[in-house]
Amino acid sequence: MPDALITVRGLKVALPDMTRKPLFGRAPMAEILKGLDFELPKNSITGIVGESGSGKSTLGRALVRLIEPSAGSVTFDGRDITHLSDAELKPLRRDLQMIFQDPMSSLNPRRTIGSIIAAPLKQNGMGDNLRERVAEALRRVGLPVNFAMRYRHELSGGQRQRVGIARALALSPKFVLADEIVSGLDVSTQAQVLTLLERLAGEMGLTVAFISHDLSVIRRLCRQVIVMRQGEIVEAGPTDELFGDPKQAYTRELIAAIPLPEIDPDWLRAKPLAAAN
Ligand SMILES: Nc1ncnc2c1ncn2[C@@H]1O[C@H](COP(=O)(O)OP(=O)(O)OP(=O)(O)O)[C@@H](O)[C@H]1O
Repeated sequence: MPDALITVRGLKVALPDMTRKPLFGRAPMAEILKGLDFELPKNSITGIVGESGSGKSTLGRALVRLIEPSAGSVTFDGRDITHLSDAELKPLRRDLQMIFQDPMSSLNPRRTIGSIIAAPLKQNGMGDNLRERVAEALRRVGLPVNFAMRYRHELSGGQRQRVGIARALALSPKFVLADEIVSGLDVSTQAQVLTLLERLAGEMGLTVAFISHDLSVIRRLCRQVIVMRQGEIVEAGPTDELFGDPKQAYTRELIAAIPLPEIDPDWLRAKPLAAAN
């Protein structure tokens, strides 16, 4: 097994079930994740796939410790982070970054793109040479440096998602959670954003958890795949094996039901960069 950046053992997450909250008193807890075991190997992209409500986003949030697991453990780079306090997590935040699904809602409309990218740098003690660091972050994602002066509404959807990537990668993290980052973008823009993520992940040696409902994208982009259903892992393994010889009926059904690709077919046919090297 390749060296793991993140190791998950017996991971459970329980959240208050608001649909069953009594008029008075607390809502009962609902178990969303029911004991997951897996590893995320260093310097690789792992796809997390499953039907809506299967727990993908909850898992992602537990990996970056935005929610605290109710049982089991999450080990990041050799350190057990399962129950660290906010203060203990603070120095690790830089290494655990996220790219959000909808940059429209995650980019503050009243701040310039430059100040949005600068904010986490300042919070993480990287406030020196700020102008140069922001320029470098923009260049890295293929945006002109003068975009630092612009505002969210002046950018296209693809440009906004590039800013989301620039912001997450400005801190040179070790781990990036990418949760449905291209849904909502048009077909050719999706391919451009994924090509960029793939290239930067390779260049920067990132470990990425890539959540998507689109199996054709996962197959093309990810080295290994985790298939989830109802808060459990149905099947996990190297992408080639999982698609070539799925062991579980549910995985076979998912693969058989892959709809026509929602993405640029040229991108799907292109060789993954990792394999091309
Ligand atoms: N804060 C919460 N409190 C209670 N239940 C929640 C909470 N967040 C999510 N859930 C429930 O947990 C289950 C898993 O949700 P989650 O968003 O992780 O799934 P998902 O696979 O990411 O779905 P989608 O693909 O639709 O985003 C769902 O049944 C959802 O209703």
